[in-house]
Amino acid sequence: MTSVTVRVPAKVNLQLSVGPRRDDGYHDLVNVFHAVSLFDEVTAWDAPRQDTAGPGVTASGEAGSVDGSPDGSVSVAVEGESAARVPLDGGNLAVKAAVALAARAGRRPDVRLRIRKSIPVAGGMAGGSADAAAALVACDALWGLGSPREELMEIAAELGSDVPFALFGGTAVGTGRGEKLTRVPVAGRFHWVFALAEGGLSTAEVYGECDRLREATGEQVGWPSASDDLMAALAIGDAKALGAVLSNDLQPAALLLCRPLARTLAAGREHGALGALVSGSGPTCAFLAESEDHATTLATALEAAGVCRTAVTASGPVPGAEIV
Ligand SMILES: C[C@](O)(CO)[C@H](O)COP(=O)(O)OP(=O)(O)OC[C@H]1O[C@@H](n2ccc(N)nc2=O)[C@H](O)[C@@H]1O
Ligand SMILES: Nc1ncnc2c1ncn2[C@@H]1O[C@H](COP(=O)(O)OP(=O)(O)OP(=O)(O)O)[C@@H](O)[C@H]1O
Repeated sequence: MTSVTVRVPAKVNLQLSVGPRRDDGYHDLVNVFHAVSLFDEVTAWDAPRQDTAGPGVTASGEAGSVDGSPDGSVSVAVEGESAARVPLDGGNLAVKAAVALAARAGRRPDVRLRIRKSIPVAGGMAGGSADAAAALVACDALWGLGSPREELMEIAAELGSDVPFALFGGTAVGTGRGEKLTRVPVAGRFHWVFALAEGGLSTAEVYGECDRLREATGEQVGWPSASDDLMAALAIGDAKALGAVLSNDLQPAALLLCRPLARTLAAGREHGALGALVSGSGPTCAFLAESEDHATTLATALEAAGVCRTAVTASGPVPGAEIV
């Protein structure tokens, strides 16, 4: 095999309940992930060592090369949505994934990666995590490793809390840091609009702001649990009931760090969204629509209201990272 392409979805969090801060700096969560049809695509090519010195596999010219380990190297090129804001060095999560998989397999991480982005960068939709998951699947196939799923999930969890879900897909409850996943049964399909913002928000900063707010208000933080009403709405495919119970504990912090988002959420509600919330750590706002047609109308209305950079429609649940 000389190249493998993997398509990987974005996520929205239907319930993000944040428990107390742990000693390791992370928070225990009840994180109901939902994969939606907004996809990045990662292609991995065979790259013998002498071929990896020169990057530049895209027309956009946005490419970089990095020594993945003392005895191998990875090059990466990125194109599409906000590609200029994606690192082209060892900080790229897809590069980290290739290096981690090669180390686990005891081989050189010689590979050329190309990432086609549609998922907003630093948007709270786990775009970097998605690229890491896609790179794991692509390199595993390219190198003929046939790693068991559990092993890819383990490497994924080391790369980031959201990475395992990008492999898993569908709808799932994540506990621990969000990496321990249990599938949730869902009937039918839900239609969404995502309002993309101008800039991004740092996930660590949003968690930090959440801690600060809780401290300032003296809020008692309990142990989170999955909402029965949410599970019931998903099981019967009831969009109206789902819209009423969407929740995100990080939302107040994201709204403080990015004040215009309050107007974006209000505009979505005014135009009949069944539910409106900040996606994960933001700043993307997610709106649940009544139907595919309603999603299209809502996206147009949000753009016309000037409350976002752009609005895209998508539906879920969809599968996790898969070879195309
Ligand atoms: C907000 C979410 O996207 C919701 O799915 C995730 O919880 C964030 O997942 P992620 O971006 O993969 O996060 P990681 O790369 O693991 O961690 C980035 C930073 O977010 C904070 N973090 C993340 C996950 C978690 N359960 N508790 C945390 O406090 C920590 O400050 C951490 O240093
Ligand atoms: N392949 C990648 N795509 C996007 N960003 C990447 C990638 N690799 C590393 N990054 C870095 O990670 C940061 C966060 O990017 P990402 O798009 O994953 O944020 P996010 O969607 O808010 O994450 P999450 O929802 O998991 O908290 C970016 O600002 C960028 O510097």
